Amino acid sequence: MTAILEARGLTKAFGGLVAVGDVDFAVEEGGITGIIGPNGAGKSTFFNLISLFYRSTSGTITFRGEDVTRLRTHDMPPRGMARTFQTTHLFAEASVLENVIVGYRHRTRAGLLDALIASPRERREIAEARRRAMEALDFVGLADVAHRPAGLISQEQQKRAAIALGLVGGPRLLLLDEPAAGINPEETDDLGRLIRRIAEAGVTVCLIEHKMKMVMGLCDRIMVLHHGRKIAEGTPDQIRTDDAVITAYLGSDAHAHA
Ligand SMILES: Nc1ncnc2c1ncn2[C@@H]1O[C@H](COP(=O)(O)OP(=O)(O)OP(=O)(O)O)[C@@H](O)[C@H]1O
Repeated sequence: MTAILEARGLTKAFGGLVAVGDVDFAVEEGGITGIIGPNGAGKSTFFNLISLFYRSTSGTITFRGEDVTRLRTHDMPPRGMARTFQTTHLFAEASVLENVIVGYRHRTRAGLLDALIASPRERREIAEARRRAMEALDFVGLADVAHRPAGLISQEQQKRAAIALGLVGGPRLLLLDEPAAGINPEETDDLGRLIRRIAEAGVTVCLIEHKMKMVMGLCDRIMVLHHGRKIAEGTPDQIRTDDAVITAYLGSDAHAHA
C-alpha cells in the first residue's frame, strides 16, 4: 500500500490553544479513511489542514509524493485533491447543473478574453465542462434534478450536489467534511453506498464524520483525535475495542455515538 497523502508532525495553534498537536497521519491509496473524535477534538481543524484550507503552524504534508505544505486549497484540484464543505453554498437560482459546471470551470484554462470573444477554445471548454458536470450528477444520482434551481432541491440532494462538485474535476483523493450531517438514517445509508461506489471507482476517500455507525461500516482505517492529539488508528474493529478511544468517548457527550 502506498500513501496518497501523508502528514508529519502536523500542528495548528490558535493563539495559545493547540487545536492539532504533532499528528502523523497517512491516507492509503484506494481506501476509505475516517477521522473521528469527541466534540472539540480537532477534527475540523485537522481536515482544514490536510486540505490546505488552513496553513499549519508546523509539520509537513505530502500529496502524491510532492511536498504541498505551503500550497493552498485552490492549488490542489489540478494536483488531484478535492474537498467538500459541510455547508455547500450553491447558487440558489442557478440550476444544479450550472453550479457543478462552475465547479469544473475553476479548473479550466480559458481566460477572460476567451470568454469575451467566445473563442473556439472557450466553446470547447464549456461543452466539456457540461459533459463532465452531467456525468458527475449522474454518478451521484442527481441527473433528474440537473435542471432544477439548486435552491429548490432537498437537503439530502444538496449533500449529493456537494459531492458532485468534488468529483467533477476527476480527483484522485476526495476529502469529505461531515458528508452525513443533517440527514436522516435512511439517507445516511444511501450516502454511505454512494461513498463506497466512489471508492470502488478508484477515488481515494477521506472523511470526518460524527455518525459512528456510518464511519464504522464504511471506513477501512480510522484515526481518532482527542484534545488535538492522535490517540489511536486502525481498522474499525481495532478502534471499537481500543481502551483510549472508549475512555475518550465516555468522557465526552453522547452524541458522538449517534
Ligand atoms: N478558528 C479558530 N480559532 C480559535 N480556536 C479554534 C478555531 N477553530 C477551532 N478552534 C478550537 O480548536 C479546538 C478544536 O476544534 P475543532 O473544531 O477542530 O474540533 P472538532 O473535533 O471538529 O469539533 P466538533 O466535533 O465539535 O465539530 C476547539 O477547542 C476549538 O474551540
